[in-house]
Amino acid sequence: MSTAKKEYKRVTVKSLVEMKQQGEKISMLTAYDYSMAKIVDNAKVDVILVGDSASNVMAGHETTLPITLDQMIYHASSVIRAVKRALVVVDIPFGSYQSDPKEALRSAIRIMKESGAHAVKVEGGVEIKESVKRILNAGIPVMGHLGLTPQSIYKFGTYTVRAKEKDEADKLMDDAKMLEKLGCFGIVLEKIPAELTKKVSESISIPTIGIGGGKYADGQVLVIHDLLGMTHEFNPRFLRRYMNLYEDMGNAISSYVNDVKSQDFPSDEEQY
Ligand SMILES: Nc1nc(=O)c2c([nH]1)NC[C@@H]1CN(c3ccc(C(=O)N[C@@H](CCC(=O)O)C(=O)O)cc3)CN21
Ligand SMILES: CC(C)C(=O)C(=O)O
Ligand SMILES: [Mg+2]
Repeated sequence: MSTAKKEYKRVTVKSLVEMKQQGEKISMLTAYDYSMAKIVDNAKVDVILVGDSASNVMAGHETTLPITLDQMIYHASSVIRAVKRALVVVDIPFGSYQSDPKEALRSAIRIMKESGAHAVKVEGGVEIKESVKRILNAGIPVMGHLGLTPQSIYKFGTYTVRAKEKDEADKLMDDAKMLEKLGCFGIVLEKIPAELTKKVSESISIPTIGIGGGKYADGQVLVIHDLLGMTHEFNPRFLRRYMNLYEDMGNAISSYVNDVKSQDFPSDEEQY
C-alpha cells in the first residue's frame, strides 16, 4: 500500500501502531527456541510470539492447557537470546492469570524479568479486564486475543469459527474496544468471519492480528511449524504451507540412516 516503507531497526509496540496508521501490514510468527527464533528474526518478521501452542508443537499435548509458566519462561528466554529486531510477545499460560489480577501481574512480571521479553498476551475480554489493567499499570505492554481462544476450548468443545451469531459478534466488538481503551497495543483475532475482522479493525486504532481472521486484519500470525509444513495433520483453511518439511526432513533423515547402515558415512574425508 504505502510506497516508501520505513525501516525498523527494532520493532516496538509504538512501531506496530504506526504500521497500522501507514497501512503497512504486520507480520507475526511463533518461535519457541533459539535456532528457530534466529531464522525468523533474520527474515524480518515484525513480531515473534512465544505462543502457548508450544504445548502442542513442542511438548505434544493435545491442548494449550498443560504448559506451565516456568516452561513458557524457558521458551521465551531461548527466543530472546536470538532476537535482535522483532518485538517478542509471550503468552501467559492457562492458570497463571485467571484467578485474580494480582496473580496475573505476578505472572507477567516473572515473564518480563526472567526471560527479557517485551510484552505479554492474554486470552479473553471483559472477564479479564481487571487483570489486563493491573499488568498495564505496571508498564508491561499487553496484547489481547479474542475469537477462538484455545485456553477455553473445553467451554466450547470444538475449534469451529467463532462469533458467527450477532450476540457473540457484538461481545467481541465490545471486548476489542475495551482492550483498546485500557491501553493494549494490539489484539489477535482467531478464526472469526472476515467481515467481523473488518468491522473491528476499522473501529479501533490499535492493530488487529488475524489467524483465520481474513484479509482485513492489520497483520497476520501463524504457527511456524504449520507454515513450514512440519505439522502434517493440522489442516485448517486459514493455513498456507510454504514448505513440506515433514516430508523433506524425513527423507533427509532416511538418507542418513541408509548411509550409516551401508557404511557410506563417514567417508575417508569425513574422518581424522
Ligand atoms: N500447530 C498449531 N497451530 C495452531 O495454529 C495452533 C496450535 N497448534 N495450538 C494452539 C492453537 C489451537 N489453534 C487452532 C486449532 C484448531 C483449528 C481448526 O480450525 N481446527 C480444525 C477445524 C475444527 C472444526 O471445525 O471443528 C481443522 O480444520 O483443522 C484452528 C486453530 C490455533 N493454535
Ligand atoms: C496461534 C497464536 C495466536 C497463539 O496464541 C499461539 O501460538 O499460542
Ligand atoms: Mg496462544
